[in-house]
Amino acid sequence: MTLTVDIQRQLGHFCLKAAFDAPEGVTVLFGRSGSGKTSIIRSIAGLLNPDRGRIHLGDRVLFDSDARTNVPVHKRRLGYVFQDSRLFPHLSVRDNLCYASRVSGRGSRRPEEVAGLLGIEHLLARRTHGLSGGEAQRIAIGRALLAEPDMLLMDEPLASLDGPRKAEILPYLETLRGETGVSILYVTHNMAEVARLATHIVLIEDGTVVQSGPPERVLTDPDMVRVVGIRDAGAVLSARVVAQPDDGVSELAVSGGRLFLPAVDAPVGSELRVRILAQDVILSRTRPEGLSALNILPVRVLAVRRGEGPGVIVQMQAGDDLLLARITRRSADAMGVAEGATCFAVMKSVAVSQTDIAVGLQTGI
Ligand SMILES: Nc1ncnc2c1ncn2[C@@H]1O[C@H](COP(=O)(O)OP(=O)(O)OP(=O)(O)O)[C@@H](O)[C@H]1O
Repeated sequence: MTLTVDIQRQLGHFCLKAAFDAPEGVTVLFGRSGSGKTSIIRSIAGLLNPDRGRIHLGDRVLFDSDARTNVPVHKRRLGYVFQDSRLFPHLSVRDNLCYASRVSGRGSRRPEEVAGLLGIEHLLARRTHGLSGGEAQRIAIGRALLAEPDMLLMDEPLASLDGPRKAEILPYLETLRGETGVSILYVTHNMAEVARLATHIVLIEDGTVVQSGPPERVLTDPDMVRVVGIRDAGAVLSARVVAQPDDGVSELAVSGGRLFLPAVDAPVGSELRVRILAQDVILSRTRPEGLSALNILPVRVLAVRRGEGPGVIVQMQAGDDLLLARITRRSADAMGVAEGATCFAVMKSVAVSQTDIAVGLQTGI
């Protein structure tokens, strides 16, 4: 079910003027702090009224200023997961889970089924006191899911969790995407989450949409590096595990060749998505030899973007995939790295951490 948004709202000096589609899958709204993500998601939820515009979910109109339609929050059939879990301390985990479906009168799923999906079956009889942040957040997600919403709105659901708790919960979100089929609109300014979860990205800057589309394309657009941030700029590649030898270095097939990454926790044949940061890629005009780096992909330069500083962003084609490299302007000039040049992209295996690898995605390889 596609969500279509075209809204305007003045908030003090801030002007929100956003239009985008969120197709089936996980659409991530990404933008810097203060870019307007929460205001957009609150408008969709019905918690903030746009001055004008339209919001449609499938063939249902949720808001239309011309037609004076404004469906109340509880009738929008949306699930909402906030930064904090907002569980009821006087209820058991099971009663917390069932709360939203009981109030909405919707939902035919059993709590055990959803609890199984989120790895919280063993907590059902417990009170919420003493739960870890990650457990509490999984319960909040389960509660929203049990009401069988047409779409889940998740506003930085991992922002209040520390690194290990984030790492614990991300695989469950991946399962959710794959197994429930529920569409998700996910707000974050964490690029690792975007790279792992997004099937569609909407980039927001100063209250407007500056780019949207599949992550493979949007994240490798050199003009979007300013929105994504130079440290987070990078590519997302579809890959398949082809060998798991004893030395702990997994071999992955990507469209442009082979990648060798440390101990990828997935069996041979698994479809993965791998994030490769622009700052971890170096370029060579000739195939390097006698180098410790294991990953060398032949590439063709598509674009070179110069910024204010000493660095340039190089966009490259590697097989069917796009890659980004961040190198100095001095190197680019000395090497003759320009549009059309053929090069080799070199990446250290250990530059890709486990949090940069998403499991269970359908890819075309
Ligand atoms: N009620 C309001 N009155 C005035 N300004 C507001 C109001 N609500 C939001 N704003 C302003 O609108 C801008 C966008 O805020 P919003 O919370 O939507 O951004 P965000 O991208 O979600 O930020 P963050 O990632 O920090 O949560 C901010 O500059 C904020 O100060």
